[in-house]
Amino acid sequence: MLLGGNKTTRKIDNFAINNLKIPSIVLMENAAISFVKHIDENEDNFLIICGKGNNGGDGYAIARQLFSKGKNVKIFCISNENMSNDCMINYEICKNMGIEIFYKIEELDKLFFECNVVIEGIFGTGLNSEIKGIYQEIIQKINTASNNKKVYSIDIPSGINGDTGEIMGISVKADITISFVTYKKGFLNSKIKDFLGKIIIENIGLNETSINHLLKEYYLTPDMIKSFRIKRNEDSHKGDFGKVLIFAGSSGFYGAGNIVAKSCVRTGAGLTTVITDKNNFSLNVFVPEAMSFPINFDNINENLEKLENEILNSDVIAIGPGIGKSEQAFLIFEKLISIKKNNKGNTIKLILDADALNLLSENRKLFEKIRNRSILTPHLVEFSRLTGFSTDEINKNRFEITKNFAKKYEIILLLKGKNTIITNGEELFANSTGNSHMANGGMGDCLTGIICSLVGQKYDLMKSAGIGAYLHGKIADELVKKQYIVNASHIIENISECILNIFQN
Ligand SMILES: NC(=O)C1=CN([C@@H]2O[C@H](COP(=O)(O)OP(=O)(O)OC[C@H]3O[C@@H](n4cnc5c(N)ncnc54)[C@H](O)[C@@H]3O)[C@@H](O)[C@H]2O)[C@@H](O)CC1
Ligand SMILES: Nc1ncnc2c1ncn2[C@@H]1O[C@H](COP(=O)(O)OP(=O)(O)O)[C@@H](O)[C@H]1O
Ligand SMILES: [K+]
Repeated sequence: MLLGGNKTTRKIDNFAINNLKIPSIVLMENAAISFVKHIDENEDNFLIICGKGNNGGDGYAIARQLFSKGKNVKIFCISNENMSNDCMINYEICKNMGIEIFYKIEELDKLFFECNVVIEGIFGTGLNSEIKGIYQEIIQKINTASNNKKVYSIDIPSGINGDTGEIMGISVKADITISFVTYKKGFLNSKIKDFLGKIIIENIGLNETSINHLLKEYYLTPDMIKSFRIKRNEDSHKGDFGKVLIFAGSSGFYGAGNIVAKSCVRTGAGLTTVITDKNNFSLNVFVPEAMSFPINFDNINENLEKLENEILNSDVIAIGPGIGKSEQAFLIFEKLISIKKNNKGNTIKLILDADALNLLSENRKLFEKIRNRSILTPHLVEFSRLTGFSTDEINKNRFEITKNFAKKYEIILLLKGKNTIITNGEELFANSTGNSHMANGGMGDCLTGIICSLVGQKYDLMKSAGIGAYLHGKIADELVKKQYIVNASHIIENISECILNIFQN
């Protein structure tokens, strides 16, 4: 699903009107028809509150649509001065059709009392400053009345900034928000969850393929993930699903390596090998399907030549969880990223997480070696170390900072957290799955394992990161329906079933 904001709405509008030659009034009509589809047939007694822009225009068009179905409809017009053209056209038709229109704020309380459903079209993507005066008063009244009425917002609850989700002084608290064409970036702001209610994204008569060249940002949906699927060939063998080399875990943190390896195996990689201390036997018990490449941490040099062969045999290498920042860890990390092509002549892909990112932050010349073949999966603090921006700065400007970083270093950046962001600097995915019940140690290791496995199975880097983040969060979302806490082990045991559900449903 396309992800957009205030500017992109105007861009799409302009393209539809100027290039596709769809008159703007037709777009408004389509929006109104799509909106009305979501209103329960049994509802009657509507109060529609309209501003003077196109959001208000949508409101008048919706009023007409409901009126023509024989519903009891009243309109509150906030202002009929300086209306947008299409708003004026629909306002005039409503008047001509004999729909009752009220103008005085003193009448509002009575109007609320008489209606069952409030539909508000005060501001949409055109809101451009703090709400004051009569607008503030009306929104306050809607929120007071909303205790026993169903409130629908057109496009965006009036008062929410479509780009940032900021509340511009005050906002309508909607039960249902029916938004057009794009999932608004502002909806990702978790602080306004209670203002949005249920979110529905509707079409206004534009086929996604005719407008998707205009924007390259997406909110991940099950349909998108399904469309990424690469079908498994009946004749395929384990060599077709990737040789994955993992460097994760060290004394005290072997669990991290085990989690990465098990997630990788369960996601379907052909062959998984873990570089681990020669004295670590836990891998074989925890993940019998994985192989180990034993390292003598007391004398790294003794292993480096053999390691080179292992690297040359790999399709993808995941590095980082639980490796620490010791000199030995650094030497192995440096070796693993030093060879670009494997012995089949293919580029060896890299997934860098946790300590690999910390090592990278402190040794920036290594960025040169990872260009055009890597996914970096930092959480907020790791990303702050990588960029030098504070966590607050990143939170305020996630889209721009992640895109700029990915573009500058020519990598895929996956910034973990609520609505994980994945970008290559041009295209961007915002994840729609995941929850706070999965915020516990080992979760990121599990994500790394899933993603490197998908890369091994020949999914491209953006899609691997997108499917991985979606799947990881989706499993947690399903599990919280029947348990309170979700750990990495729970995710691991449900990976395969969830992939089946997503790809085949
Ligand atoms: N492509 C699309 O997505 C379509 C969008 N449509 C609708 O068009 C809306 C955008 O319409 P507009 O651009 O006319 O904008 P809005 O209707 O959101 O609001 C703009 C009006 O409000 C005023 N205003 C802005 N901030 C204010 C404030 N703080 N206090 C008082 N007045 C303020 C402006 O001066 C202007 O008159 C969308 O939200 C959507 O509802 C539909 O008509 C169909 C097509
Ligand atoms: N509140 C949340 N909502 C959605 N996803 C979350 C939330 N908290 C954590 N996660 C997900 O859990 C994972 C945690 O990763 P990370 O912080 O690296 O954990 P660890 O280092 O302990 O393995 C990430 O994929 C993150 O997106
Ligand atoms: K609105």
